[in-house]
This record gives sequence, C-alpha cells and structure tokens, in this order.
Amino acid sequence: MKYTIFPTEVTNPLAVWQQFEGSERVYWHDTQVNRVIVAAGRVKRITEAELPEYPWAWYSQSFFDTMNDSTWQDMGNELVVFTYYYVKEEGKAYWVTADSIAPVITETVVPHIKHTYEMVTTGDYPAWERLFEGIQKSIQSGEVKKVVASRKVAFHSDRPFQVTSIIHNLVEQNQGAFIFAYAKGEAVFLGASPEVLVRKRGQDFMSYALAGTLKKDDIQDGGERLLTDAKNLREHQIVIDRIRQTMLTLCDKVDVQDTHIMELPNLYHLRTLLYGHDTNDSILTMAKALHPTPAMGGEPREKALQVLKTYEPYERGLYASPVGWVCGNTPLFREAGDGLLIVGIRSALIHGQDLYAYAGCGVVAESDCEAEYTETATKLQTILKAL
Ligand SMILES: C=C(O[C@@H]1C=C(C(=O)O)C=C[C@H]1O)C(=O)O
Repeated sequence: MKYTIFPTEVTNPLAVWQQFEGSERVYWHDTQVNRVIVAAGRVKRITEAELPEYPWAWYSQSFFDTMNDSTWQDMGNELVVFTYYYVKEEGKAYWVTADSIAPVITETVVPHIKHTYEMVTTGDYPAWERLFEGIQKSIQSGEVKKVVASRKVAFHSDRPFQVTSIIHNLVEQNQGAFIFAYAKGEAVFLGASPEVLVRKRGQDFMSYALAGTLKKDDIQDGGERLLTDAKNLREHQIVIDRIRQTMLTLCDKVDVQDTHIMELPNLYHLRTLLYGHDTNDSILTMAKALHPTPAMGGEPREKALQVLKTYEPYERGLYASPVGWVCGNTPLFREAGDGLLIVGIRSALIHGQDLYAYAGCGVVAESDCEAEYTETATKLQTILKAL
C-alpha cells in the first residue's frame, strides 16, 4: 500500500482525534520523548510479514487467551493498520496517509469537562477480601509466590463521558507516562500507563521491571524508603528475575540496571530497566514471551493465572495487557520492526455514560488486605482525576 508524507500546520493532536469521531482510532502520547501518534480509519488486520508495507501497526493483546465479555467489542489480539496517521514530534507535525491528500482538520477548542458521576459498584470490599484470601491460600499452599489482584470499579455519569477531555487531562496530569486511547465500536479503552513491557530499537530490547509502590505522603524523601522496604523489594525482585529469565530465552545476555525510584504524580514505584540484544526475534515474539510479567499476573505465571481465573470476578479484557505500536516501513523515524509496547494499566473502558476503571497490586505472603485495597484506590486516581 502506498503512503504519502505531508507536513502539516495542525498543532493539536486532540483536534485530529476529535475529528475522526466514530472511526476506529488510536491516540498515543509518549510523554517521555514527547511523541504523539493519532491514527484513524482502519484499513485491515495484518500479519507481521506484511508490516513493511505499512508505516505503523497498532498492537493489542487481551490479558488472557480468551475474551468473552462483549463490552470489549472484539478489541485486541491483532495488528491493525490505518489510513491516516498524524505524527507530532520535536515540534514538527506530519500526516502519513494512504490517501492522496491530507485530511483537513478544524482546530476547534478542545472541550474541558468536569463530569458528574457516581460509583455504581457495590460490595466491592467483601469481593476484594475473598480475592485476597484466595490468593493467600494459594501462597500458603506453596502453589504461588505472588499474584497481582485487581479491581474493576464501575462509574455512571449523568451524560456521556467526553473522551477528548479525559485524554487531554491524562496528558496534562501524567508527565512521564504513556497516554493511550483506543476506540472501536462503542468502546474506548484509555489510560496513562507508566510501564513499558518491551521496547525494540534495532536489535536491542528493553523492558521495565516495575513493582513496589508507595503513596506520596508528608515525608518528602522522594520515595527513598522503598529502596529499603523488604516487602516491596521482594515483590520487585520476583519481577526482575522473571523478566531476566524470559529475555535470556531469546537473548544471549541480559543487562540488569540498578533499581531506582520512578516518581508519578501521586505515588512512587521501584523500577529496574533490563536490556537484551537479539538478532532474530520480533518485538511481538518478545512481548508474547514476557506477558504477563509477575507485575501483572504473578509467579509462577500459569499457577497465578489459574488463581486469578478462580477468584477475580470479572474479565480483564485489555487491562494490564500489551498495547502499543510496531513500526513498519517508517523511514522518517525508525527501523522496520522497532516498536514500543506498554501494559494497559491506570486505565478504564468507557461505553457512553459508563466507565469501568481498573487497578491492581501485587500480593505476597506479607501483604495486608486493607493496605493493598488502599493501594488500588490510589492507582484509580489516575483515571478519576482526569474525569
Ligand atoms: C497492576 C497495576 O500496577 C502494577 C503493580 C505494582 C505493584 O504491585 O506495586 C506496581 C506497578 C505496576 O506494575 C495497576 O496499576 O493496575
């Protein structure tokens, strides 16, 4: 397929997103490098072999192999290519499009809405206790060391949630995170994730071990306490070890960097970057090997997933799953096969006036049920503050 590059004066990516209302589309803002991609107009689902014929493909993969909940609208488990890609980086904007002319965008003022909504989930804490106890039982029996428990909390607004306004707030409020929104049919899955599952540049892979959390409070120590907290360090080490071992199945050598604090607006995480060199495998092969890491699923993986299937009372869909871009023939920016996949956390699924927000946390033997519940409430703030 032939794509043409047109420089454009359009400066507001949200105006692009807004104008393609009703179309299958993606909004992506990597605030670490300040690169925005807005894609719209599905061409088709492609295979990896077809990648060089397209500039970028959007990849998403459901958390579990199967997805039965229809609210997810067949989202995920495919590489999708689009007709229009609007790209903005280093102050320059371009269209990369399969059309012979660039779309005309009206740069209207992006609505800034304060939603009025109520929480409609009931019986949430007792359900959390059952999940927590189920996990603790599996830990005590020696089946698992760690399981990432999560909650799905439903909210209803007095009018449809205004996605453009929410994305705008997510970008403003989450410097350092990856802001994403994927609209298909009546559904929009969006969030501000701080976590890279895998990045590929040339033949180099990078992954984040991100686990261990501290809510910001009055003690101004930049989260340094986390670096000496035994429970959080143990949770974190489980993630490092598993990512390292998985990367070693595809890479000759894996370099584990020092653990440091990642600061987010309302909390701190322990983060360790892992690098590997691999001449043969694609980013999707690496992503499939890594997902879900013990930061999203648990350890050992299959047993932890079984525990989640037994005790977690809802379908995860794309929550905590790989989402992101794989580059095809994009001479302007990157090598074919490069890409960046994050995990879809600090996220929500929106259907008109209904919003389902997701948040999870790692549970190990030393975990306290109420403290972990509070941690999920802190993580839910990423979405709630943007409403
Ligand atoms: C699962 C989530 O977060 C993950 C769990 C963390 C933890 O248990 O400390 C930290 C970061 C994430 O890897 C979530 O936000 O939903």
